[in-house]
Amino acid sequence: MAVNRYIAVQREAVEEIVGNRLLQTTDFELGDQLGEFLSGRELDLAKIAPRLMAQRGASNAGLIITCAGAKTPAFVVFDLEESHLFGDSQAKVDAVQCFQRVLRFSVKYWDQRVLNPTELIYPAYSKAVIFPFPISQKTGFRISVDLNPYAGRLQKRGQSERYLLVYKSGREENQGPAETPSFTVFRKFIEDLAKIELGVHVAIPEGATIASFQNVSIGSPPGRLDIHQGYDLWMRALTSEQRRFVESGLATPMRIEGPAGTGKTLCLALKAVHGLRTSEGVDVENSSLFVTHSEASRRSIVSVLQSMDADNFLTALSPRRVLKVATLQGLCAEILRRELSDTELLDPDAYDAKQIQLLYVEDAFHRAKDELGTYQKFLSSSFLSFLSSEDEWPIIQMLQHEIGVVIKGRANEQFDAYKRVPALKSGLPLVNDGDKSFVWRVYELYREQLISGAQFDTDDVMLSALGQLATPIWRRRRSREGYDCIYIDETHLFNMNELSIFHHLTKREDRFQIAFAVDRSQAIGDRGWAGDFDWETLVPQESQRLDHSKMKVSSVFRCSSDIVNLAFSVTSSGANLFTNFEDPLALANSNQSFEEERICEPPAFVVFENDEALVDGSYERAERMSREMASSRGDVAIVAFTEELFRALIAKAELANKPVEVLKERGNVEVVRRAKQSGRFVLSMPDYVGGLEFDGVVLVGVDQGRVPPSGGISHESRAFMNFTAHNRLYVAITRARYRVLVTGVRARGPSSILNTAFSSHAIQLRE
Ligand SMILES: Nc1ncnc2c1ncn2[C@@H]1O[C@H](COP(=O)(O)OP(=O)(O)OP(=O)(O)O)[C@@H](O)[C@H]1O
Repeated sequence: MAVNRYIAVQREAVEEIVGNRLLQTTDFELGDQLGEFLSGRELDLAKIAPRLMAQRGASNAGLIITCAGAKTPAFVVFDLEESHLFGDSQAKVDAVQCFQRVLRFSVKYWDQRVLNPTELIYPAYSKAVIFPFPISQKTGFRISVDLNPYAGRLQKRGQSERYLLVYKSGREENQGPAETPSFTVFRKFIEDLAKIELGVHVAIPEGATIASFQNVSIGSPPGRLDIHQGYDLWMRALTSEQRRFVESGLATPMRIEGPAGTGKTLCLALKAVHGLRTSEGVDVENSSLFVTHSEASRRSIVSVLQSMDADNFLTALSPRRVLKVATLQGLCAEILRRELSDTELLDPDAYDAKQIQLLYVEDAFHRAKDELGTYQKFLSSSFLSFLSSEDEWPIIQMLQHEIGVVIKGRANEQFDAYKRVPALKSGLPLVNDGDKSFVWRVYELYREQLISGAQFDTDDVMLSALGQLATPIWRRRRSREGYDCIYIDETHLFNMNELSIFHHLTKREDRFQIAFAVDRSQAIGDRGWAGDFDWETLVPQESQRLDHSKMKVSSVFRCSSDIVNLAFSVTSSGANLFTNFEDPLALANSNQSFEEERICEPPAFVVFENDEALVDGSYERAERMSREMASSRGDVAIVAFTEELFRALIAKAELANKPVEVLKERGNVEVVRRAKQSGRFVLSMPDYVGGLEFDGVVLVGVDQGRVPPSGGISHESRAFMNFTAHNRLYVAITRARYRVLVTGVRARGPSSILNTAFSSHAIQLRE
């Protein structure tokens, strides 16, 4: 095996490589082979990218990669000896990343396009520095490029400014751009190039069609694909990690875990279809269940599955292989053999229901306070002082969280169990049983309101269904009516009551054929998970838990690398503050294509003089954003961070006839579809945009005193508000593909949650 001292890539070949989605990372098989090729393995390059050809230079010092039919004499030359790139010490995944980042930079430089903040040019020295890795990985690793190497000599031959020379890489700045690189290896390349004929045509090898697969993508630029694609197309587009998850058999529980936008929902849907198709192939029965958190996401998953050609399973064309998509509530209502109308149910995913719940909690709290005399002597002094000195609003929100997450979610609405559950770290400051008794009283009064209003919240339904599932009747029906495979999307949004239903629903009692997707940081507020989410509730049998397989996905398809960086700075600052806050983005990277990169802009924070200007300005910026990206208004979401701003934005829309669709229910794709069709912005709040994606988002009112709200005065309520604010900001930021614009009021200044983002330049102030 000859050792390469250089690798040179012709300009058209550069374009071919940056444009091919399957060569962007080693997550794809072809990208993996590219990594092997770079590290010196003898591979037929044409099998990786059919129009390319690698020729060994006459001096035997390196490889010259050219493109069929292309005569342009411009090259990027990697001096492998000086730069130490692609050597034994560099992992394949990093090698491909460095290679692609340098090539992307080169195209932009040649075309004089706008550069990223991670690409710096020093015109005085004719040098450039590229930081190939996301700041989330904090490596400080840089690659130095000479933009006009060996200039004196080449100028005489009329060849200057044709070549870019990659001469150095590392963490140290050393002499910076002033350094003069060695041209020893580069000269070899110049000699070799003189002996090569450019513009030769090559025959495209058989079976190479997959490399040009990007052309199949419909509507969207290569890189990310809209989730609505056929099954066969998706199976060719998956990364190796994703494919492994989709194709492996579901004998024991399987979890897919990763940050927002990594394709978890996609993989889960494909896995369901894959399982059914496999059963069809061998003619065995397969009744599968796909569970979503809300009715809105149920409808969206059905449409995704329809595009994956799963209609015959969805409509039970063959009763032997059926795919049912349901919400857990719908399923429980079926188990209870009872229809529940919308008015009876307090949907946790809907704005109006949340408001009603808050009102009920507020009223319950007032009434409980009237009885405080009875409780007072049992309360801890710290809780008593918290109740008497803290503002009412934070207390009510914390009570609502405590009732939902702890009393209902973890303690099955039983006081004894509630006493045993440890207090949330970022929750009400409960010290002793007396404190809990008071909260319990609030909960009882809250329940009374529900009963008198003839309303259920979802936990009532779950608990009754659980009662039914534990009976001998269900145990007998189970083998007939249960499911062979269960797929659960957004598992982090289910509470303990809900999670404990699933294991009753499998056909077999001894095998949990359950696949589920998790991103813990998208669950709003502290859920009291110690280390992991309620994994033991989902799969109570220890042997099954031990057997389960876990797949981590880290290539973010949805968001640009700048947006991944910004989201990272938010989760990492949360992880520093709260021990139980997960930082899912630590190793994530963006897999956005070169074409998409052109639409992106680094995230910015824009300030306005007052709230009125903020509302007007946010609309104006959203308008500008959609125009600049050439996206429909429906691809831009305006997300208000407080109720007041939400109402003010709605009022403005009504008054000034602004084109908006208001989204008040989590993940409702129909609203988004309507917005796209009628050219209106989607106006919403962070709690309702989860599960959706947009080209750009404008986050309104992310400033001091609002995110987190300054209402609380005590340490405890500040921690609670802060935790929730981190989750919300993370969810809202990761909805955007290309652009994130954050707005606030000048006198308040940006939210402190963005401090890390500002100091690491993940976001910039813009006028
Ligand atoms: N291998 C891939 N190639 C191209 N696009 C992909 C790939 N995997 C996922 N995508 C696209 O990335 C986007 C995000 O996918 P998806 O919604 O499944 O992510 P998610 O992890 O469930 O996100 P969230 O946690 O925010 O709900 C979708 O538009 C999807 O079509």
